[in-house]
Amino acid sequence: MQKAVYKFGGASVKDADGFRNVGSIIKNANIPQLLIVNSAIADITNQLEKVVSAFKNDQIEVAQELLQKIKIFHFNIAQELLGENGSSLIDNLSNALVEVEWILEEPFQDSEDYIYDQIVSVGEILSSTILAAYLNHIGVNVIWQDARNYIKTDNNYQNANVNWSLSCYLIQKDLQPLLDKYIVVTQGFIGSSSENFSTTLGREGSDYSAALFCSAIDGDQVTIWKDVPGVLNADPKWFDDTKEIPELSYQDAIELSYYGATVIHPKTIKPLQNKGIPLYVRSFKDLTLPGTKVQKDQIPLPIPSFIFKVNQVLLSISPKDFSFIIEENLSQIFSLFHKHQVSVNTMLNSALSFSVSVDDHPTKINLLIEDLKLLYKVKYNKGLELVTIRYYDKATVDRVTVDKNILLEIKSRYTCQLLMKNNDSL
Ligand SMILES: Nc1ncnc2c1ncn2[C@@H]1O[C@H](COP(=O)(O)OP(=O)(O)O)[C@@H](O)[C@H]1O
Ligand SMILES: N[C@@H](CC(=O)OP(=O)(O)O)C(=O)O
Repeated sequence: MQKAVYKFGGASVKDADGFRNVGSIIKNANIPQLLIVNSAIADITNQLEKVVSAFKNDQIEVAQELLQKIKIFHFNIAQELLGENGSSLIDNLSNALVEVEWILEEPFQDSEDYIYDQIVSVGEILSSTILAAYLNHIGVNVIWQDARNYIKTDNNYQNANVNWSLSCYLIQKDLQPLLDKYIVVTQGFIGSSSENFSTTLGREGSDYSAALFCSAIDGDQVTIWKDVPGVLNADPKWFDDTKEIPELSYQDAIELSYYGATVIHPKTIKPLQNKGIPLYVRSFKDLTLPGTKVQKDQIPLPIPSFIFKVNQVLLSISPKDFSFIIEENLSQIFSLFHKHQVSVNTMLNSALSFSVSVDDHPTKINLLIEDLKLLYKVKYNKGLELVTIRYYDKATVDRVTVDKNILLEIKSRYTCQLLMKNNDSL
């Protein structure tokens, strides 16, 4: 019997019409066993992050006002979708928010990461509660399930690691049987620790959750429904002239998402690849489009694909005494990156210096630089762009480097990375 996981992210449920569209996709899916993984409504995770940051900065009233706005926003969508039949949905949404309201009444005394997860995880609960109620309203036989009862993690809050064997066991034991009777609606991005505190899997982690659920139920496919026709050879937010990629190997999908193609979360592919489950990336806006199929064949990408990251910082780190950079230095440098949770985008080593480019999170980067400066000379250059080209050719490199000054260039057989600054800003 065919089993599928459909993942609907924030963009697909950005307003009441979005929920209606998703409702119609699910109602017409005609798949005997269907599990829905839903993310928070577009931008709600960012809004909840602002609640956390106001709370942390002792601006309790600001935090409460922001939360109130989030509440009203969800109530309005519920009202628009269910009208007079929406009172129990409104009660459920209120109940989901009570715990956050309680947190805001206490002093900010636990670790920020812990508080973050307790507050931010509510976005997925609210959205999926609306989706399940709406599906029920339009006659779909649906059951809502709390992903925190299934996705068990360690307590590495904000970026929790999934305890796969336990999660798999719980999904197979308690969730899988429900699929015989219902379409199950659950959440992406969230899980819970062994003490049952909410955890999150890292921003944009719902695609990954969908892959985990599908692997556990031995599903036949995961479809992630996006606002683009499928995977394109570049982010259409940056480029007009993009081309669709009908088929993609797991390996290329991992490479593209790892380098920053945000259409698929980088952790999504591995669980699917392990079981040979295909991933479809399809448009929730136009169901006639075939989208992209990610599968095991080694089909090389038909065209060069490129990924842009702006707001990059290049750090050049060298020993204070002009000695060579040796393995001991590298291990010390990497442990400082690890301590400050700064991920490396590109790196290049020479005899006297080690150059690294990273995303510019000012607070983290400043603390990292302070720590590095205790041991090394550190120079840095901000406001850079990183372009990664998979299956690069000269024409594509020329095209992306017009009017740019290249500060760092790294090439392997299939991938070229260029760290650049606008000529006029040098
Ligand atoms: N190579 C790419 N192909 C298609 N979309 C891309 C690519 N790289 C980045 N994107 C971006 O991914 C977005 C869709 O993913 P995302 O925002 O994660 O959706 P959701 O949050 O709803 O799951 C697109 O709007 C597009 O801007
Ligand atoms: N809501 C979370 C998780 C997520 O994956 O969302 P989306 O599916 O909309 O990218 C976030 O914004 O990070």
